[in-house]
Amino acid sequence: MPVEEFVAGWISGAVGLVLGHPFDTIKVRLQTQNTYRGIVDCILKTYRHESVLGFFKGMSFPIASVALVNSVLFGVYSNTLLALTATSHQERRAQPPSYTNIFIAGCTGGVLQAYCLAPFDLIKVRLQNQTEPRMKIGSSEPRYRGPVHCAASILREEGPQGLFRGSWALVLRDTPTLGMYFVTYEGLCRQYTPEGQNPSSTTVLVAGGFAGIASWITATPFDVIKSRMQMDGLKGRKYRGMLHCMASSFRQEGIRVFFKGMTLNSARAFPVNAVTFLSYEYLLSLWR
Ligand SMILES: C[N+](C)(C)CCCC[C@H](N)C(=O)O
Repeated sequence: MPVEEFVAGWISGAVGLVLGHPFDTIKVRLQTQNTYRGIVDCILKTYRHESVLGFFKGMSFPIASVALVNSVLFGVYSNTLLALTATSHQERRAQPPSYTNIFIAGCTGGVLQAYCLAPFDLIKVRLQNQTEPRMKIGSSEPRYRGPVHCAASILREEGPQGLFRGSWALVLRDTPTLGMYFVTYEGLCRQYTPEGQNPSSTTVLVAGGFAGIASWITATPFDVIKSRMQMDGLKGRKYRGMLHCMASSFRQEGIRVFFKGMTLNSARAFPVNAVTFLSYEYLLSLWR
């Protein structure tokens, strides 16, 4: 089984992650806390109250986990395509796989990565939602001291299944949308590349950026539900399950609730996925 795709997926994921984390923190706060008037208000409050560090809360853990998650996504995607079409990464420009096969391979990568991502993502969301400023004498102590303390507290207070809270919503968020992610990427690359040639760096950047936007726009409704389910359980349980969470969010806040964080998801998606695909393709071309 070719392993290069796993390694390339890991490194490219890490580069993208750091770049996108501040957007991600603001998004998570807007989705789950009702105290902000909008994006700018949330940025200003976070900065005033917690300084630049506030935007990078909960990042160390995703950095560690992106190794696993992005390499599962790209590795499984590429190896599923290999199984479906009997073409390796190197041969795919000359013999392009069909969009159906690309979609199936993307969905397969999506399901598996969602399961690996679930506990890491939960811890990230819980830490991002702690608004206490760090290292200020006299300010109240945040509930979780860091990722390890957060994981241990959840295990103790909510049991092992607590770490997988929201994972159904996460699987629903990621499966079809990651199929679409690779279809958009390949489609745009093919459109702008003469037959048989490799896409230029600019094409890869633009195709990766738009693949990210397309997949995040469609993923946002389940992203909101996922984040809310993950925060549930912190102070007792408000939702009986995913459907209850959807229904009660809708009843209280209207249809708009499902689009919370969409602007930020899209703004973050372009640079993150542009560099993810560029470094992925670059690394694979090095090892060819
Ligand atoms: C499927 N969905 C859009 C939810 C996620 C796409 C993940 C791609 C990349 N790791 C990123 O964080 O943007």
